[in-house]
Amino acid sequence: MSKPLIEVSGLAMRYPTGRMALTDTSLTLNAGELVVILGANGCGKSTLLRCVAGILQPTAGQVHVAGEPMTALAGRPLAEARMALGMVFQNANLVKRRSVIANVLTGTLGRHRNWKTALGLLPKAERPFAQRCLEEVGLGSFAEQRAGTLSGGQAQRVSVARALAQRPLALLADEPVASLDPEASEELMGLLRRLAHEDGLGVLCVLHQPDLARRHADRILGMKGGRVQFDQKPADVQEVDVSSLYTKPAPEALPA
Ligand SMILES: Nc1ncnc2c1ncn2[C@@H]1O[C@H](COP(=O)(O)OP(=O)(O)OP(=O)(O)O)[C@@H](O)[C@H]1O
Repeated sequence: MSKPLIEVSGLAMRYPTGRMALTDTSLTLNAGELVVILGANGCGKSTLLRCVAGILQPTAGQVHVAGEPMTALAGRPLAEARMALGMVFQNANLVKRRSVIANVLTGTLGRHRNWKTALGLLPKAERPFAQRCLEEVGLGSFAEQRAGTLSGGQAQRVSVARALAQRPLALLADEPVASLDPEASEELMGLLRRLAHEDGLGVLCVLHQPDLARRHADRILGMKGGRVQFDQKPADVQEVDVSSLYTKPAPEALPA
């Protein structure tokens, strides 16, 4: 079997406030796989994603992305390694007054550092590729439309197209359906699953909807109190495993 795309081992994260957000967390993500992270508010899901993305430097442990030791990199090499990871957030964060295609083109900027992009000019040569990214998310005919006119579901799909314009190996999605209705949520999760299964991307996605996780994930990772509680195929995850993630631990069991 080939090496995992993302390997996280023994990750710990203590914020300057003293809050221990992650304790000895390990996981793997393979190319072509959609893994969903479930867990209650404050259990460390976003911290984990931000450590994987190289946005936060963990207190201990390692993150490898396509063999690159992210946690050992800094400056330009870290910025370049981070291009392998496309981020999708709770909100699409599009520039509303610009066209949809201009928003997608901003995803290519990291690959074009020159005086033109420093002045805010978008790389025109990337337009056909940006159009393909839009088609990939089913919005090819929306290229010239102003981003502010899109529905929430469409805007979120454009944010996926923007992440794809980075040419990433993996997508990290932090509650990407939080502001979407059930139909748009289903559609977005279907899109992420297709990008994994058909295009070979690795997708690591935080959700608060166990039912969506069961329908779309290849594996579900349950987190509680900054630790991974289980890492299993949806069919092997019992209802009691899921509900245990949302019951409060006794105060003495919480890390300091
Ligand atoms: N910048 C920060 N400084 C200090 N503590 C933080 C910071 N960010 C998060 N925390 C704390 O770390 C713990 C984990 O937070 P995190 O945001 O990773 O949880 P989460 O599982 O993503 O929560 P949610 O589901 O509410 O988004 C929480 O106790 C939180 O208060």
